[in-house]
Amino acid sequence: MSTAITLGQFIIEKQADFPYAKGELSRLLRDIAIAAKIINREVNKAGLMDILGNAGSNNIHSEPQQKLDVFANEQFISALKAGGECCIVASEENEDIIIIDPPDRKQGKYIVAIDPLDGSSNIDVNVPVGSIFSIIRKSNDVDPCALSDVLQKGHMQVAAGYIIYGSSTMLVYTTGKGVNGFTLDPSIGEFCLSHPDMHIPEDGNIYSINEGHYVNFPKGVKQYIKYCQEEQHPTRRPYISRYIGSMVADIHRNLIKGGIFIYPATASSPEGKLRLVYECNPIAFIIEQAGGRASNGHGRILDLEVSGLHQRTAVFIGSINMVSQVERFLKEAAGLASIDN
Ligand SMILES: O=P(O)(O)OC[C@H]1O[C@](O)(COP(=O)(O)O)[C@@H](O)[C@@H]1O
Ligand SMILES: [Mg+2]
Ligand SMILES: [Mg+2]
Repeated sequence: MSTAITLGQFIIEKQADFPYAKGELSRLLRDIAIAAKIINREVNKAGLMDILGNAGSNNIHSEPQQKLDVFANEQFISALKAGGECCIVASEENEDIIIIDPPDRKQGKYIVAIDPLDGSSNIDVNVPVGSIFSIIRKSNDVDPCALSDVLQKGHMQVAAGYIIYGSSTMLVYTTGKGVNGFTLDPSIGEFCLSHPDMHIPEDGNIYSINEGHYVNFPKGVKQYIKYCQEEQHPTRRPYISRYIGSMVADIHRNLIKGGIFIYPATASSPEGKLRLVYECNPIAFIIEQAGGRASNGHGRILDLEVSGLHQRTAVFIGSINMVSQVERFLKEAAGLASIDN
């Protein structure tokens, strides 16, 4: 029986860090954890349930929706509706925002953007998948909720996190005061503090990129991969290529061991593949809070203008020295600088 601090206890304890807090954000994080536990229950026995495979529908990205994508989306939306602290849900699985305006009580003041199930291509093959969430505050208390409330820059986030459904299930989150990880203890059904004050090493030797797209990569990215494969570096040798294909799982590994996760713009996806509002901004907030760097190759992800709910961006996220180095390769390739390794 675990005696660790539970997520609920930790959230209440940390509320003291926010003098004006009235508990709304704490309750919102609780609602997200409830949805995560229900999704975890289904993921854990997915093979036994009729929850594997295609849902027979496509999402806004013309990607086939997996049954678990739909199930996870429904769990988050209903938990956020029931909790009442959220006024808008923006989801990867819904083309438009969902406005929550309960008839019987005051509308919530937070916006939650979610990737309900991350790593969908790995669901049926029992490889770790995740969920990602980003929380921002409504831009003002006067105007009715609108899409513009969602399209705020990443540095406006008040909290962000992910859940990884792997050999154990963990919830990792930040409220802008460091990053903490909680492991779900099935015997008590609680997330318990297992990874306090997480920090990503400044340097690492793991690079995560889908090299299957190599021919379509920008020149600077190709040069960086070549560097990792060939160039002799006193401290980082050898580099290890690791790619799970679930962003949450690749990021989680690198957060603990050090490393860089790259999903660049390619000839086939000139904007990149991963979505800014509910994948890259929340992950960038976590990694920066853990001492890492999150870039689109030319600048900070969290400072990017947000013009669309499903906007995509190139991402270079991880150990600060590794991300700075690949940025130099990109600058060099664009003839803007010389590599002074
Ligand atoms: O198969 P690819 O092109 O490498 O893409 C894998 C990437 O796509 C994703 O699966 C996209 O996320 P979703 O599964 O939420 O759509 C990421 O988790 C992952 O990093
Ligand atoms: Mg995703
Ligand atoms: Mg998804």
